[in-house]
Amino acid sequence: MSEIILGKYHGVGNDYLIFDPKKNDVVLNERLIRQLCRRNIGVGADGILYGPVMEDKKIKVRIFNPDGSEAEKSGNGIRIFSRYLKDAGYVKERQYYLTTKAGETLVTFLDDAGNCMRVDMGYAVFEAEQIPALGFEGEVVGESIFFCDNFYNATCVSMGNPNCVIMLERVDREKALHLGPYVENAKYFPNRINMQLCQIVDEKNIQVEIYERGAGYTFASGTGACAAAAASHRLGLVEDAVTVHMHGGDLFIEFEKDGRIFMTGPVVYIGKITVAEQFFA
Ligand SMILES: N[C@@H](CCC[C@H](N)C(=O)O)C(=O)O
Repeated sequence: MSEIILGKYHGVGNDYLIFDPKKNDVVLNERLIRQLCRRNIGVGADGILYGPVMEDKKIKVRIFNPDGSEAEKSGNGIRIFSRYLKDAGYVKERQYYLTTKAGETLVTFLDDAGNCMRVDMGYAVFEAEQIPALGFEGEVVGESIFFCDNFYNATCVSMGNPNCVIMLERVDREKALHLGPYVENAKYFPNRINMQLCQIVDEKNIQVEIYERGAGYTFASGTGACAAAAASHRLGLVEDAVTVHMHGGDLFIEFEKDGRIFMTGPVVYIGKITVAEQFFA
């Protein structure tokens, strides 16, 4: 195996490695993903963005979790990969479409450097079948669901990927670490699920703690921020523009009249990493 060249970026503390197949002749498999994402004994990341992959003249990215599973969508991943495409000279336009497993997404760069982007995240879907969530009919909104030790007020949201938003009076990292593994792997969710603990601060602000499918506790999530804002909006608790505060920073979420969701947030370039050949020995 030869050395690997990676890019590393973060979006409000959600960090990703970029694996560009055009710059590497190594095959990215599940074992390698796990090795690279490991903190302390690997490079460390909340996931790997593999691309660009060109399909039918569309620019595609594949999103991998640190456990090697593949996700349909990632909000921070979309912004981060867009910044990479700009940095590497693949995209020069102010607006372009990026395809993930969940479909096409319109990305707008808000500055020349690609430090901040506004992303059309599509619509939140609450239908049990679309999450998928077993044992429920119709929409899963404000349901009392049993996890681990108690019943919780939960709303299930597909943002392209599955999310379960739990409304609490107060949220903190410890609660997310405690409840996360139970929710992620609960019997209701055959594809597992991402969890957001959500506290309403006021009609314009929510505080959210994240526990991601295949990744565990993360400092932030773009789809998670949209899901938490969408659940709060659907429950009538927030207005059409919401700042989602997370451990790693804030994302700004807007709802259009028809429910279409836009996410605005930053991306930071950390650097280029060369992984030594010996690392894989
Ligand atoms: N960090 C993400 C979500 C990444 C995928 C997620 N773990 C899943 O399996 O669906 C984001 O910013 O949206």
